[in-house]
Amino acid sequence: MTPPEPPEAPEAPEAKEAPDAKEAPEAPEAKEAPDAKARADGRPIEFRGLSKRYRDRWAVQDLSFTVAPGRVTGFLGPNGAGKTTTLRMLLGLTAPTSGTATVGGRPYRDLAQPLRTVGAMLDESGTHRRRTGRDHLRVQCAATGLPARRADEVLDHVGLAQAGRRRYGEYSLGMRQRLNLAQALLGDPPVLILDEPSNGLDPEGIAWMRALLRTLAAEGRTVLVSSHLISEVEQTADDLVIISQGRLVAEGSSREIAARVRGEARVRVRASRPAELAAALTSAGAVVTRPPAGDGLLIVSGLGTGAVAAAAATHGGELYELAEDAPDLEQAFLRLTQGKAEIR
Ligand SMILES: Nc1ncnc2c1ncn2[C@@H]1O[C@H](COP(=O)(O)OP(=O)(O)OP(=O)(O)O)[C@@H](O)[C@H]1O
Repeated sequence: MTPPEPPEAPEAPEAKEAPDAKEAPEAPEAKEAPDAKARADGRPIEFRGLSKRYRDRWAVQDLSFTVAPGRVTGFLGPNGAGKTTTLRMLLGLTAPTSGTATVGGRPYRDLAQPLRTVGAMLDESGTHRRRTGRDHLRVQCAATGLPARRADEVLDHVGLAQAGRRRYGEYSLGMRQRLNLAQALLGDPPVLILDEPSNGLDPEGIAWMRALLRTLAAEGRTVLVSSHLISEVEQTADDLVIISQGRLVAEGSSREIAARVRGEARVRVRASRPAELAAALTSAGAVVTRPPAGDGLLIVSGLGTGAVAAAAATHGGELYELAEDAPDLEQAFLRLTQGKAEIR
């Protein structure tokens, strides 16, 4: 569902080149504060048949999904799956080979106020090492027509109120991530796109980031956050979209997808009549493998322990072993993405 297009505030000038800030730049004072109403304006992000080919290989292939406002959506895939390429196409930084990526129905380049509509945190801030974090943000404010005080507000928001006065070159990776996030929040945008935002954060920072993402979504914003670890976004995200080798593998609610991934768990069962049990399990829809030196051991996928126990009680004779061969969530996620089966 596409919400009605909100009335656009008067266009703020967006300088192509940010002015250089040797001193703390004096941004033109508040042409207008970020629009508080923007909070309710989270707009859907839509990818339709999006593809990107680099020379001899497809980085992204025929990707279609929608990211809903008011929710955190986890965009997941192993390294090299095509997440960054997809986000770069959404932000107009890379041209698609075919297909579209839109925010509120418009390509990024057609947004009236892109920097106030979409806040992006990609791993390429282009920050000068000798410039303080605060000055970096003040330059962005000047370039975007935002009041200079907005830099201090977002620094405070991301826990860099003090560190903002230190040079960027002295920042830890976690501090850089926080500054990137501050930059994304600068225009109080209704849409946030964050590429691996937890990289470099310590456990406390990760917990803080998760809480912040939840708050941003609760305010009605559209929050798309990429990760290569399902455990990192499972708790935070309402929805998950999983890609592998540039293609969609799964999408749905976080709970449903995590259960599906966990459902990759297999059951180990050993009984005195393995052949009969294997036949019964297979006819019940399970996939059964029998390791050569397994002493009657069957590895069953597609059925839970309860169903396997019931089959064993009827067909297996004496039961010697029954256990869930529970993979860790990341292993199951990797198995799913390696399989590349489309399980929408
Ligand atoms: N500019 C480029 N030229 C050629 N190939 C590229 C380019 N950018 C990305 N690729 C290739 O496209 C594929 C997808 O890369 P991408 O960076 O989008 O994946 P990713 O899911 O973001 O991975 P990671 O988590 O490692 O950043 C990879 O095979 C990568 O090598």
